[in-house]
Amino acid sequence: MSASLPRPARPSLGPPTAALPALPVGKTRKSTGGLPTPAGRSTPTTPRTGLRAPSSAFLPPPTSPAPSGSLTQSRSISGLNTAGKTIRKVVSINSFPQPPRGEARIASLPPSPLSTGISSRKSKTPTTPTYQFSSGTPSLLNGTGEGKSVARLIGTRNSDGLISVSSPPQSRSSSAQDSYSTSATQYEDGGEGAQQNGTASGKRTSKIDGKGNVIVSVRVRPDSGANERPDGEWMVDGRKSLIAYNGKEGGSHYYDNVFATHDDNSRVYDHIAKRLVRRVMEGYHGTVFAYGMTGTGKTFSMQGTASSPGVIPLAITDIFSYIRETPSREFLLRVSYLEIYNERIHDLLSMPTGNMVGGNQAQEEIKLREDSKRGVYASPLKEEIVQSPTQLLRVIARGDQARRTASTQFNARSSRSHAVVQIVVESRERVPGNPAGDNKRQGLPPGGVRVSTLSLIDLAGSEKAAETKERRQEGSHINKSLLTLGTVIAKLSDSKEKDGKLADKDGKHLPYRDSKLTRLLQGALSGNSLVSILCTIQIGSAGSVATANSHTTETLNTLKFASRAKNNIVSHAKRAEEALGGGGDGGARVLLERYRMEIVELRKELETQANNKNKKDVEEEKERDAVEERAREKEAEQRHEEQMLEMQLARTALKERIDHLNRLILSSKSTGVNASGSYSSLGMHPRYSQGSVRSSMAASNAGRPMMERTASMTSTTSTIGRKSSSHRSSGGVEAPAALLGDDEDSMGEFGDGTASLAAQNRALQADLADKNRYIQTLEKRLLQARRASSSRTSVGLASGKGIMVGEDHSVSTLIKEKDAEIAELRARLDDKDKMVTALRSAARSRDNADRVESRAEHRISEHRGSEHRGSQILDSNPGPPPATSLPSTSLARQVSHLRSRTKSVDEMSRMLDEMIADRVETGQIIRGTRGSFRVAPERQKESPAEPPIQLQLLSKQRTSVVLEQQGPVAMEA
Ligand SMILES: Nc1ncnc2c1ncn2[C@@H]1O[C@H](COP(=O)(O)OP(=O)(O)OP(=O)(O)O)[C@@H](O)[C@H]1O
Repeated sequence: MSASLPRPARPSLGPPTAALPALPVGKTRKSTGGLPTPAGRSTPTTPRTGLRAPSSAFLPPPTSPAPSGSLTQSRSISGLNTAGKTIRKVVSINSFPQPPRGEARIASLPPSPLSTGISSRKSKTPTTPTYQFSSGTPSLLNGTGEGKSVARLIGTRNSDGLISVSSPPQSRSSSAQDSYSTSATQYEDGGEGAQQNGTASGKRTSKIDGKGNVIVSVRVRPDSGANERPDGEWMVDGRKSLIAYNGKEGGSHYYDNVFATHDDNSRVYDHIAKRLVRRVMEGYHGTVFAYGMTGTGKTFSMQGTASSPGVIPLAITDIFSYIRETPSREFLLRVSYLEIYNERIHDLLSMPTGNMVGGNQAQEEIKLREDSKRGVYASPLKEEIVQSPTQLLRVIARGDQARRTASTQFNARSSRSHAVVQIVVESRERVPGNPAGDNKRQGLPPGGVRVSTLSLIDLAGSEKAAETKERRQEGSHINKSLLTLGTVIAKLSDSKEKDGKLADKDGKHLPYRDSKLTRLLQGALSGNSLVSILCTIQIGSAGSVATANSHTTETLNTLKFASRAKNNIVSHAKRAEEALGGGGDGGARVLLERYRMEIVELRKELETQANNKNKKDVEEEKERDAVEERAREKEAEQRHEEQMLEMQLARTALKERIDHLNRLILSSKSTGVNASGSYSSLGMHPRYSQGSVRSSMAASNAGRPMMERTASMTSTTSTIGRKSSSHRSSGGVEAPAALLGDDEDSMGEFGDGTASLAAQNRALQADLADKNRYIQTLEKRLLQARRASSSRTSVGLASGKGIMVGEDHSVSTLIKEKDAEIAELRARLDDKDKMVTALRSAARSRDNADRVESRAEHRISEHRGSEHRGSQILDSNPGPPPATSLPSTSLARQVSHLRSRTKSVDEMSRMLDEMIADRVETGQIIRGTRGSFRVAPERQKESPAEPPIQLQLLSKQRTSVVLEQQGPVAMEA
């Protein structure tokens, strides 16, 4: 619907140049001296310095209520109806609390287009309109409807009978610093108007305090029906904030704001909520709610559309603008969103989105609780912390999705519940120099945290008719709660009237508990909060199936509700106390401080963790390095050991070779090498023949030096025996001297048989030691080979590429070979031991014999010439000694000694024979066909640990001994 009055274009900064059409002045108007001109009430003289720079003429004393006498300085509209009653509207200079910092606050005003819009609108107030009140019109809603004065704007009436006047711009812009409780609107109508509003003019002044904190506005929704024709009974004057009904039970209603059909959401927000939102940011509680019949634009006003955002999104924008513009404080915002549907509270932020009409959600029941500090609150209720307008809008949009709506006769998407958005604002002064609040105590300013709440409520619409049972049930709950709200508001006034004092508003006598809505609004209605009520109406019943009469009745009821609210609700809102988060329920709520402390704690923890991690990393790295180093060292050590072992092996092998060669040389010197190259280690003694020992070095398969030794005893004829026979062939009987000489030659440096035996002993022992060393070496090699084999096996297994069978096989073969070799060597060792033992005993026997023999020989040599040596030798053979001479007797004795020595050798031989025979008997050895012996196979199996006896060697030794024995015997013969 278009305004009939020419309105200045919004961007215009100056007053309109063209004068508005003159208004016809009514009789009553004349009788009262006329209405004050708009210039007198507002803008032409108002400086354009911004929102907080009102004309000083509008500033009442900060703490005292505006006296009636001073009202002429305020915006006032006085009229006198036909009954002589004066209707006087006094616009509060300070409809909402002002910021304490005066100009500083002005400077910090957000550069919101909303605020500048206010300024610009303020400056473009039209010039004086002419008002004319119809004579004889009853004051306001006196119910008579006839002869009542209805303000009309003559000459600006629309063709459809409605008068649409722009709301007076910046009607609440005037403010006084630090004055928070002046009246917004004051009526001086001691007659009907006063009665209808339940207000006595005489007591009006006593109610001025606190009323300025309550704003009641009415918004008229444009009709949608094309054929809707207003009947001309309604008049809406936005400039005067007046709605008048000229019909039955009609009257004039003044409010803080009246928005005509063409007023958009931005304008509505500016006038009903902008300042309130700022006060909330400063620490006051604030409540804005929309009340009205279904389909009249409550949701449209609160939420708006994408192109025309409503109160909620604009408030959110302003909240964040304020935060941006206030660097001296830090803020924390949390939001909750609930609905009261069929007298049950639902958390819209905890519900799945979608239209849940009639649905049963398994949600924990939310109850209303009361706390001395928090007042009445719903619990448990999800609160989301938001950090940006977008995030906050998203949260609310999510709640909207979950809100119950349904199609009704009046509204295709009617809200079937009361929806309450609550934004809790926590703020705290920043400490200069410590913006991060690193230290717990340092981060806390002395004042602590201030908590305030902004409640934005979109009530469900009242309705008379409902088609379905469900709608009827919803409707009955809605209507009941709205009725209770109306009753409470009405009784607010009653209560005050009855007790006569403002303080008596503790709720005891008021039916707050009759509905969840009133219980939730208890704090706001009882004066703890700044309140702004937007009542929406639709003039005309276009688009409605309700009859025009019933529609009008509903509209009038809404207007009555608005009037009651305006007159009865008194707010003494105070800035919320700053709470220290030390404890208590209030403290526990202060999330800002808790989060700050948590942040500090977490930061510390993070730092500690980071330090620990660094330390741990360093330690781990060190440990890793140490382990690697140890592994490297171990590896190097192993390598070194292996190298040393190899070197040792090589050295041992070389040494053995050298020793062996040395022995060979010595043996060659001492014993002489026989024709076949064999030598007798026992050849020093004429009666012993010795098996030759052949040592050789051979390289192993692996290319490592391996000692391969074979020992064989070859049956050789004693050199002595051969020499003896040669002697015999040459001279029949060899002289003992020749024999001795030969012996000496053959014995080399040993010189005598004793020395020879000792040398043999030493040689054997050296050989034994060599063999021991060799065995040890072999054992070491064996161990090493086994270790290498197992590691190679494990590596082969671990690599998963198959086991290196071939290599292992060769290793195992090698091990077996080595085992066999060791066993053989052990056996040889044993044999050597035995031989050494036998030789030792033989050596002892022979020593005795030699001593005697040498003495005998000496004597014989004295008695006989050198030419008879051979015969002496013959004589020295056993036989009957010559009885004629003394030396012959002595010689005979010596010969007997020689015989005994031979006997001892025989004994040794016999001992060996017995040993062999014994073993043959016990089955340990088997006699071969050629006189050789071998170990019984089963015996080997039974006692593998028992060293095998080199029977062949023993046998050959024995044969050799026997052969040597035969020599002297033959000579004897
Ligand atoms: N001032 C307005 N300008 C244009 N359209 C409006 C205005 N107010 C309301 N409407 C439209 O009227 C319809 C009903 O409005 P809305 O849903 O806001 O009513 P309501 O009072 O919230 O109803 P209910 O109580 O059933 O939820 C919507 O389509 C809305 O766009």
